[in-house]
Amino acid sequence: MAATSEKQNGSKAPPLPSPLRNSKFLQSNMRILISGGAGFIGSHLVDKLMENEKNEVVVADNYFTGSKENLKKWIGHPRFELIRHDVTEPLLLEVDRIYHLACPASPIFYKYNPVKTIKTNVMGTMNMLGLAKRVGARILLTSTSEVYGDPLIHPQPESYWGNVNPIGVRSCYDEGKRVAETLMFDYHRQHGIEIRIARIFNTYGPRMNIDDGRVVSNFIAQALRGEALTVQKPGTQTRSFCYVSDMVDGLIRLMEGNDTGPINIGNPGEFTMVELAETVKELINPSIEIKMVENTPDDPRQRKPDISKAKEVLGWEPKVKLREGLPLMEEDFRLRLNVPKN
Ligand SMILES: NC(=O)c1ccc[n+]([C@@H]2O[C@H](COP(=O)([O-])OP(=O)(O)OC[C@H]3O[C@@H](n4cnc5c(N)ncnc54)[C@H](O)[C@@H]3O)[C@@H](O)[C@H]2O)c1
Ligand SMILES: O=c1ccn([C@@H]2O[C@H](COP(=O)(O)OP(=O)(O)O[C@H]3OC[C@@H](O)[C@H](O)[C@H]3O)[C@@H](O)[C@H]2O)c(=O)[nH]1
Repeated sequence: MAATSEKQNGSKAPPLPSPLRNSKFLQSNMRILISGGAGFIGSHLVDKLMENEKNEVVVADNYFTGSKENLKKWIGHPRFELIRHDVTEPLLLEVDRIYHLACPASPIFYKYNPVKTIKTNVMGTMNMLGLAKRVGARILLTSTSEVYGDPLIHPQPESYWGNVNPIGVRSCYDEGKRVAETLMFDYHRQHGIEIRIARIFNTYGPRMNIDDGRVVSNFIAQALRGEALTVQKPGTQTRSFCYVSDMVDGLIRLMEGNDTGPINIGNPGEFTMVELAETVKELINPSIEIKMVENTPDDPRQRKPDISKAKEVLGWEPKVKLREGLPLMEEDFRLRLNVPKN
């Protein structure tokens, strides 16, 4: 699946924005919708976009895994609006850009209600694409490394079609995101919509839900609470961890660039879960134990992004190393768990 731009694959030019767009009565700010903007990555994206005084930001979120707490500094700001909305229902707003992030990211949460997860990925993405078509907005989808499933090619390039179980307990998310990507490209080819697709790899940082079950948040919360770090078997499985500020930078570059993607956005620094646990133990609490616990079905055994396309097309690569990012997340969790540094 080569990356394409609007001109290369012969698709129709995207529809022109409403003629009222540049009317002298309307301010020429960029109007940006972020679905799922009350979540971990979304709230950091809001922070970054709001730094630009030419941006107006609207967040639509159903607060399934996100929280108004993540956006409290922007509520009431004249260039910011927050609406409670479930993307499985249509939404009509005059916007110029849509960052479509609405989907639970933690495996525990996306497996909690699998039918809702796939509805969010399929119907939610259709509703966001329908909005983009109606108002001539450019739309970015936060897809995932999970579209590669349990990859047989390592590291994973965007041209790899993946190794995904269509009927497993993770399929609501893995296949849901694959269908979302399909819908993005079909709206692009059929209706000329301007699309951007980011394949996000494991991302961590402040504002992750403390008990959302993901490995970095679990290990840091366990270390601060003096609990054993729960390494899920075999412990030799690998992940690559990208700090949230690098992720946000990559998403904005992709949205404002000229390539549809898909483009991997992630940090190629690859670690086993045992190595991650040992690093958290060393950095946060050397006295804690590390214990092996059972894993869940279909857990990918390895994951590492090939980011050569992000470097070449976006001029992007991650800056924050794991050992630099973990202390920043520790500081956030200490505050929220009220565990002062001794
Ligand atoms: N964090 C990661 O490691 C990671 C990795 C790959 C992909 N992603 C993708 O990035 C996006 C953001 O992930 P995150 O880590 O911030 O997760 P998150 O769970 O913190 O944020 C998701 C947000 O979407 C909202 N949401 C969920 N379902 C919704 C619905 N039906 N209607 C409206 N809002 C809804 C949630 O309330 C939450 O605010 C997701 O699309 C996720 O699949 C994240
Ligand atoms: O307490 C834990 C939690 C998890 N793990 C292991 O850590 C690895 C990562 O698990 P996580 O739940 O953090 O995240 P996953 O890699 O499964 O999915 C993650 O990356 C892909 C994204 O699309 C998902 O949104 C994101 O959550 C798995 O191998 C898991 O078995 C532990 O060893 N201990």
